[in-house]
Amino acid sequence: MTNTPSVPARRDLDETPLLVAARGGVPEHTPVWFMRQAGRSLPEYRKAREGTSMLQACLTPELVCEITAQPVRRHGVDAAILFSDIVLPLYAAGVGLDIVPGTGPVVAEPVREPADVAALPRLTPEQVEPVGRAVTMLLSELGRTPLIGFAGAPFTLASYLIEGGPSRNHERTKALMHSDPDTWHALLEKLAETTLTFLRAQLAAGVDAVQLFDSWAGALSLRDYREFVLPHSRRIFEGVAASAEGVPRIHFGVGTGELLGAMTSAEADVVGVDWRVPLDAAAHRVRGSGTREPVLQGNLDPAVLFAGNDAVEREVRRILDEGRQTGGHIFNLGHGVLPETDPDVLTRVVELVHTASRRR
Ligand SMILES: Cc1c2[nH]c(c1CCC(=O)O)Cc1[nH]c(c(CCC(=O)O)c1C)Cc1[nH]c(c(CCC(=O)O)c1C)Cc1[nH]c(c(C)c1CCC(=O)O)C2
Repeated sequence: MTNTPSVPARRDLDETPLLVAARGGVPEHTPVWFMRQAGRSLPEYRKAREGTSMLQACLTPELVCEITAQPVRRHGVDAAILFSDIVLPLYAAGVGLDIVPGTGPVVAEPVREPADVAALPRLTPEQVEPVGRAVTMLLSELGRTPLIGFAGAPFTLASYLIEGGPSRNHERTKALMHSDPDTWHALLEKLAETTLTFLRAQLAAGVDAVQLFDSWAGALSLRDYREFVLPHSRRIFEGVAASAEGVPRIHFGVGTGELLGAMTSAEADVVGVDWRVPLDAAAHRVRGSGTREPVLQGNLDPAVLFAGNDAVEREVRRILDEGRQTGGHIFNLGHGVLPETDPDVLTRVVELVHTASRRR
């Protein structure tokens, strides 16, 4: 990457545990970060967010910078994850939606007909310019802690758009997929383009890795995933590699035990695993699906953080042991931090992962 004013020189963080592990190397200790580490489990987050709506906060660079840095300062995690939301690019592109506390994203006019798909706006880079500014600020704020950028995958975004909000069964989404495949693929193509525009804005500003959240992909059969979703997610990973060679790409979903091989074949370097599949078993499932042995990320059950020190320590050690039997391990939860989690428990998990895995 050239060193022009609009494109900052990428900090040389190649030796940091997160980037070493993500590239399949042997880090000085197993890196650890937590999905949803920036958020409601932290009192300093609740204070910073007072009086600002979630989506407005995501477009306020100073606030994004502060909230992203909070868990790094408090827990000493090995990576920051950009404070944003998977629906932000849709909102920035002009889709009528809000994030309702306690519910999640709610869409004013769900997308259900071919005409709705045709009318769906595409994101332009200018519309997420505040996110790029936040990333630029973060690079100096974070020093030698890598910054993970992210976006929602087309299937999970499509589910919110079609259902109009969070859904247990994704029935309207699956109905469109099976009854009108042309409209389905047109929608996913458009969403893939928006996702790629959002990720490219973060990459151009200097994020060190990216994670694609296909949180609800586990609702699909392997057959449907391969036919209706995988080509679109693969296009995103290919697009990321073309824009930012060597930037590690992480692919994550919940309940994806049956899909791990397919999700690896989307050209992910790292695959997130939830708590349902032990990491050593997951390693067997992904073997041979990628160009090299995939690195796994996970997979402490976020509910175990409520079970007391002894149980937490036992589970962390078990996961580190299972992680040694994989192509590489980045410690994380199996899904996001729950809002009621005691932040001190998270800090202890970071300390334990570091001391129990230190190699030099
Ligand atoms: C499905 C999904 C969403 N958003 C996201 C996903 C994928 C991850 C996952 O599977 O959980 C991704 C996300 N959302 C948020 C982050 C920030 C970075 C981090 O991980 O710390 C990330 C990575 C902040 C947020 N995103 C949201 C909050 C809470 C809003 C608030 O604090 O007012 C935060 C901190 C809101 C949100 N946004 C979404 C939901 C379901 C909710 C929760 C709604 C609620 O229960 O109030 C959609």
